[in-house]
Amino acid sequence: MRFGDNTVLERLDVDVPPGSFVTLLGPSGCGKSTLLKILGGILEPTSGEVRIGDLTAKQAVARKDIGLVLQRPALVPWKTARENVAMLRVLAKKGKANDGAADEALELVGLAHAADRYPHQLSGGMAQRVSIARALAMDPSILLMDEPFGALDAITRDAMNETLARIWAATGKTIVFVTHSIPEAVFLSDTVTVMGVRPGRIVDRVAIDLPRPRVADIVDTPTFVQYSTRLREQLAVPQEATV
Ligand SMILES: Nc1ncnc2c1ncn2[C@@H]1O[C@H](COP(=O)(O)OP(=O)(O)OP(=O)(O)O)[C@@H](O)[C@H]1O
Repeated sequence: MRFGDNTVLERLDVDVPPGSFVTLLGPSGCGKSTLLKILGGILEPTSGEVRIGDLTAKQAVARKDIGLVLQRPALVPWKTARENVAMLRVLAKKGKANDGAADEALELVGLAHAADRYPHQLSGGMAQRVSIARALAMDPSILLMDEPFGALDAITRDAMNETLARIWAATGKTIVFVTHSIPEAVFLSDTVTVMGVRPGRIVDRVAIDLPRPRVADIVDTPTFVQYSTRLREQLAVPQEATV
């Protein structure tokens, strides 16, 4: 992928099996968000292609089969949590405002009790849960998440990771998740795709063979620490020296 003369991603091949949880982990500027935008059909790659089953990314987007969750939840301030979740479904003609799907999605993210609250009455973690519910209510088969918990404090972030792992197990969605955080990547993933910079490319793929369901104290287990150490070493290698 090039922006003018700047080659941002090069010789990159990512395979995301249906129903898997794949993380893109890498330093700032390695092209994680650019890759996610390409997967989500927002950016057209200058070469190469994305296939989602039998569809191109653009076709999958047209069928509303890709959900996107960004770092900032971007909720409509004058709508309640329920209305924010229902809104996209209604706009996409995937359902009616009061068909219960918004409440179901809010229940899944643990926010059934806050459905009538407005965004200013929600904490940062709650607002991000609403934005995840909004994406889930569209019932996409793939969820693309770009550092969704990057702006949250460490305690809320751990809780959000547990919630997301539970949602993933309950829904069977395919999730591609961008993060800078090694523990977050190990905790959530089936596979961590490690990226390097200049140009952005894949330097390692690490299958995370830890039992599920995973709960917060798994971070203290020897296997978790081994995975974290391997990833930290990968990220510390001068990226120009790796292929
Ligand atoms: N629309 C654009 N036009 C020109 N250059 C861009 C554009 N979008 C991204 N870039 C460049 O592509 C490179 C990768 O950016 P990208 O945001 O994908 O990285 P990232 O790994 O997600 O970084 P971060 O972790 O800091 O969000 C950067 O050098 C950035 O300046």
